[in-house]
Amino acid sequence: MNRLLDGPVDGMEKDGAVNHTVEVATSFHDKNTFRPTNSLVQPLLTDLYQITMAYAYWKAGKKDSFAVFDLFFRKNPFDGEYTIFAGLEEVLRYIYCFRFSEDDMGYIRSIMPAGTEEEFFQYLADMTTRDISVYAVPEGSIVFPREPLIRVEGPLPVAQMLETTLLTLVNFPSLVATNAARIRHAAGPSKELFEFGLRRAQGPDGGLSASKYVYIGGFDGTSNTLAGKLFGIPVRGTHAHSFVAAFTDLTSLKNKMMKHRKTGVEVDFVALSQKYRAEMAPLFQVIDNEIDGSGANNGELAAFTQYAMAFPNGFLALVDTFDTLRSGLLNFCAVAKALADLDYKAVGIRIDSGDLAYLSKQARQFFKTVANRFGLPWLANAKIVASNDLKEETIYALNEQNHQIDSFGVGTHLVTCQKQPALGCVYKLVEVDGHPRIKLSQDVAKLTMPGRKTIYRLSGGSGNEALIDLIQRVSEPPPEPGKRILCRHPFEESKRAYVLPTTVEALHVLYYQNGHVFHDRLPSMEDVRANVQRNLVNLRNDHMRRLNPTPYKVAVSPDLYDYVHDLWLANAPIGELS
Ligand SMILES: Nc1ncnc2c1ncn2[C@@H]1O[C@H](COP(=O)(O)OP(=O)(O)OP(=O)(O)O)[C@@H](O)[C@H]1O
Ligand SMILES: O=P(O)(O)OC[C@H]1O[C@H](OP(=O)(O)OP(=O)(O)O)[C@H](O)[C@@H]1O
Ligand SMILES: O=C(O)c1cccnc1
Ligand SMILES: [Mg+2]
Repeated sequence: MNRLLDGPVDGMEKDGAVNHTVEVATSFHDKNTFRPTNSLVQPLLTDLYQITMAYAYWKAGKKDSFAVFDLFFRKNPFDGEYTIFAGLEEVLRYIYCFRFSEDDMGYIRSIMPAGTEEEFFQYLADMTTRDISVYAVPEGSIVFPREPLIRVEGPLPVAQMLETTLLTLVNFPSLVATNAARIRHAAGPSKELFEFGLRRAQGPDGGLSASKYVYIGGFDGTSNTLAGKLFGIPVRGTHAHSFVAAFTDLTSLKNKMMKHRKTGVEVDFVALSQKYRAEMAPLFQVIDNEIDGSGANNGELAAFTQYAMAFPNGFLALVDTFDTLRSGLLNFCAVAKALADLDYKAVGIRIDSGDLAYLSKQARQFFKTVANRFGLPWLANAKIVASNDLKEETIYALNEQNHQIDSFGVGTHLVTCQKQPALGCVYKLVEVDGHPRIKLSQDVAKLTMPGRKTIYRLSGGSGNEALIDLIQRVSEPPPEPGKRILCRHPFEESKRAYVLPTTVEALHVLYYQNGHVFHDRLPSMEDVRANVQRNLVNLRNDHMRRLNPTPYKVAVSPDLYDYVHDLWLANAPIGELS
């Protein structure tokens, strides 16, 4: 069943989609179905070195060492100053189901060197995540560089083994959700945003993941029907240029008759549309001296009549196949008027080439003129959808030109994240058997922060303006609202500030322990989506602006500062000059 941009389709109420959402939401908490959406997400979807390290850890007697790993990124994407954290639920599904199959073990045996000890294979075959704990910030949180988004604790070889898969499950979802949130910010809250990217995505998983996570990031729907089925995301669509090109003239149409919605009286819908086109043609001259309507294409009119007859409640026409101003708009309005005679309201148009701001303004003016002359007041507000290589910057440019677009269809740039195709999340060891671990780097930004840490978001005002995020050691008492607290820059000694928070939000939540997923702590996808927009409202505008946004402050407690710097000094070799 096709879905048009206005939602309800003939014979199928919008409720269809709503019911579907409920179905997905209930199975969400069902443990038997709590497995990765993509069956490729399995223990072997990893880098070889995770398996070779597991052997070496095992041989080194470290299989029961207790390790802590942090998953974090170092720089916000898209020249921005915020990131949406996404992918957590799939991470938990993966961890929950983690187990090498017999078949996997056969393959691992075949790639490990001859002489690998037999007991290791038994150890790997028995490996589970039962002793792993997962703390994370909630999916849909706004997050910043160096914050531990996920903290994994447990036996060293097992926690290590999760690295690659966790990164692949977080990096693209967070990147594409952020991309979507940025486009939402550019378009504003009242515009409809649809994802049209499947055909250009990096393969099937790239496409499906993009559909899911751009919805979380603030899009309203997708053209990807599998995403609709699996996740309950509203599916929407118009039609392609090929549909218009498939019709050559009006005379060869097999079906021209259509019934009035209420009376059932049948009319020649094609002839009616032709009649109105002739009557409307001169109106165009009122708007543009050069255009008299004589350039309207008959194949296009034929296509529009046939689409309107198939979807009389959802007629939305792609008007740029031949010429938006000389043909498409006129043909659309003629069919819209013929539909109105039969008691149906046309939905609108899609423009997919040319100057989208100019054409949308011309279209709106023409709609208003026709609406006035033909007594169709709703036509003045017919929906104008724009597509064609749209990206964040284009939408800002269109805003400056006072466009008249209601809905944007965004594909390539959104799903491929063309401006920045990867988010650099990393997964680093920060503690083993109670000893803090640090990775040194010439580049201060690449230092890891050792030890078990947690994050607090300190807000001011009435608690609705995020001031600063504070990373502390888990062992420290949490900051308290109304109590002044010293926050330090993690690496620059002179940068410090006292903060008096009105609210303190602990960002880390325990999601998995002893083989148990805390399902009641996992929000539905709709809730995650709503949280993203709510969280963004609490972020100051200067952190979100397009050009040179102000970095949001991520600080460390004095205790963590000393801990990091002592360890740093203790581990940095002292050079000798001679
Ligand atoms: N008013 C506008 N301001 C800024 N950018 C725009 C405006 N209108 C369209 N664009 C963008 O400009 C680009 C135009 O693409 P392109 O040069 O391929 O032309 P086209 O209209 O697609 O032509 P064609 O008819 O060959 O498909 C697209 O990326 C589109 O999103
Ligand atoms: O431009 P995007 O943001 O990727 O949005 C999706 C594009 O996909 C369709 O084009 P189609 O595949 O028919 O080819 P086209 O690019 O030649 O229009 C549609 O008409 C959009 O232009
Ligand atoms: O439904 C549409 O208009 C659509 C779907 C995919 C790609 N481009 C457009
Ligand atoms: Mg196109």
